Amino acid sequence: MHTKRDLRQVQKQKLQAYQGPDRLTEETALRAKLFNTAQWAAAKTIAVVLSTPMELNTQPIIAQAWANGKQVVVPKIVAKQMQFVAITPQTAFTAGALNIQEPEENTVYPPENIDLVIVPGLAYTKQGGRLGFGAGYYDRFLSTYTGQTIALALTPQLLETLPLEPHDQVIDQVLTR
Ligand SMILES: Nc1nc2c(c(=O)[nH]1)N(C=O)[C@@H](CNc1ccc(C(=O)N[C@@H](CCC(=O)O)C(=O)O)cc1)CN2
Ligand SMILES: Nc1ncnc2c1ncn2[C@@H]1O[C@H](COP(=O)(O)OP(=O)(O)OP(=O)(O)O)[C@@H](O)[C@H]1O
Repeated sequence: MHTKRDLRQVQKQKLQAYQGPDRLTEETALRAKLFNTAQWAAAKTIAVVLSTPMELNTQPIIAQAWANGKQVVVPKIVAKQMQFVAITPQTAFTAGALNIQEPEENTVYPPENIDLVIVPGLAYTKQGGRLGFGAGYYDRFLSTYTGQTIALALTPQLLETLPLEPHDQVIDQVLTR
């Protein structure tokens, strides 16, 4: 009955334990795959999280986006809703829930102007199944989002199957090693 909750715990532990040179090599390879996708090349605005230590490091993705002249937007939780806010190298941040950095700025970036969402998660299947952190923020956001979605799956995040519910949103492309 608690399948999803139990799986989240297992996945968190696996991700936290996955450390060292293999992980760093894999992260670099996954980011390189992202930069080689047609969706990345075409995107003028990308949405990406400010990663926590257990997650794939997204700072190099943000740096590459800026170097390519792309707009970067990141999530901010306001009144239990996730919105995206544009960031620049000058943006000021403060820690929000789970110690995730959030821009102080509140101006909502229009979702219809986001070309590509890089979707965070604890586990994925190659078919685009996804298990998130359990708050439903991305499933709710993606239920009305019409642009492209991509996830970067580290080896411990890739599963053969996942318990999926009707509200779970399928990711267009899951990049794997
Ligand atoms: N780096 C990063 N940023 C992200 C996400 C993410 O997965 N990774 N998110 C992806 O969604 C959103 C934030 N997700 C959140 C998910 C849970 C809680 C939270 O407060 N959880 C509580 C209890 C939740 C509950 O079970 O009711 C906790 O863990 O203590 C906060 C933010 C937006 N930013
Ligand atoms: N489109 C939606 N509309 C209403 N509620 C939703 C929707 N999507 C998800 N939820 C609710 O959010 C909660 C968390 O969903 P779920 O267990 O799928 O989280 P998750 O896979 O970790 O998702 P996320 O990463 O998006 O937070 C559930 O209670 C679910 O009912």
